[in-house]
Amino acid sequence: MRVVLTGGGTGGHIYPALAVAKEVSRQEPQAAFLYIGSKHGLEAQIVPRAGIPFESVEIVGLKRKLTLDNVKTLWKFFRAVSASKQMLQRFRPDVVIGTGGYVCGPVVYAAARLGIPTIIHEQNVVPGLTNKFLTRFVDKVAVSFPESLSFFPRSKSVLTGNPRATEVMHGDERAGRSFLGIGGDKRIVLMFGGSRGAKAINEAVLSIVPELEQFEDTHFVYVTGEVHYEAITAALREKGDLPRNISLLPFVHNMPDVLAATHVLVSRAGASTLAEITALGIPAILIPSPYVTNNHQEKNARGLEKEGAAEVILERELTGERLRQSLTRLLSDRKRWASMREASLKLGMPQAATEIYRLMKSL
Ligand SMILES: CC(=O)N[C@H]1[C@@H](OP(=O)(O)OP(=O)(O)OC[C@H]2O[C@@H](n3ccc(=O)[nH]c3=O)[C@H](O)[C@@H]2O)O[C@H](CO)[C@@H](O)[C@@H]1O
Repeated sequence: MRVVLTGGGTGGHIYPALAVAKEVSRQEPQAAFLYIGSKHGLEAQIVPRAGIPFESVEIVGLKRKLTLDNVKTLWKFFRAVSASKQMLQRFRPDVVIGTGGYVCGPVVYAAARLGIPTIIHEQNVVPGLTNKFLTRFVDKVAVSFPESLSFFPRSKSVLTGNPRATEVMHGDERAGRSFLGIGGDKRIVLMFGGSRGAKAINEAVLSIVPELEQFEDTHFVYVTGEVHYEAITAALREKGDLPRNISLLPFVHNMPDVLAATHVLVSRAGASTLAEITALGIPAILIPSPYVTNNHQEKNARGLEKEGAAEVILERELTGERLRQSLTRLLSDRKRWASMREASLKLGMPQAATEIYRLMKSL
């Protein structure tokens, strides 16, 4: 199978596309891939690292209101469509799959115009702008939640789940611990603010760093996000030595292994992250980003909370103290942890990537 993948901006759109590529390679070792993204998105770094050929198109996001800027955007859109057509005609894919983010727009649209089978994958309960626009042109829409089915035509939509759920099932706990340099007897709490890091979470964690030393049997992996790393390192330096049970990292590139070793997660509520932790049954403290379309992260997070798989702290209520209390409750009550784990596993869809592979084959 020859596959063009597209999707980008943030990790939540890129990693699902790469997870599809991994599954297709598992099923068909001879499969060939091309990823078309934007030079300015995280995909420009993440995709070449994954060993997949990467080409870029120039694109900017559509605004919700019509302005003069949008006329320029439209012009850029059609220029990107024509660049995409050339790439597609050169690569000759059997199928094109888009996983959201602005860059999908011209690539998937161009593929549909050329008569190439197309799929889009929606990670969130509420569809993003680009996927909404693309719906009428594509052959199939793969969704992650049953509630999303109502947003798309019934003849096109299929409930598959998020392919990252499948990918993390292949993570290796021992590899994760050895990468982090943490012995087998310590519980691991992983803390990160989505793929780009989150200032509010960083500030809350920063304010309780000295107190985290009290959790003697626990190691905290504090991932700041690339852009925040220097500032956090400097702020921590002022506080003195970092407690020995904390590791500080700008980004984790082998998340499946690290998640396999994780006991509790503290993070934003991006849809891919939630698909990963429910596949593995990791109890979580979620702080949804309030800066996303239709407040969709809170909707994602409340879904887990309702089933007892996570605790939600809204950003406006977040303080270091509140986070410390939640951590203490979760780390000291094994029964509560176990019941959250069970609830989380019930929500997981670890077959997602295989379902998407089947859908690709059917086209
Ligand atoms: C601010 C914003 O627009 N957020 C959106 C974005 O979030 P974001 O990109 O943060 O998305 P997710 O939480 O869904 O996914 C993050 C992905 O990055 C990975 N990861 C994260 C940190 C790290 O150090 N290493 C690493 O590999 C995670 O394991 C996960 O696979 O896309 C999601 C999926 O459409 C949406 O639900 C989010 O609302």
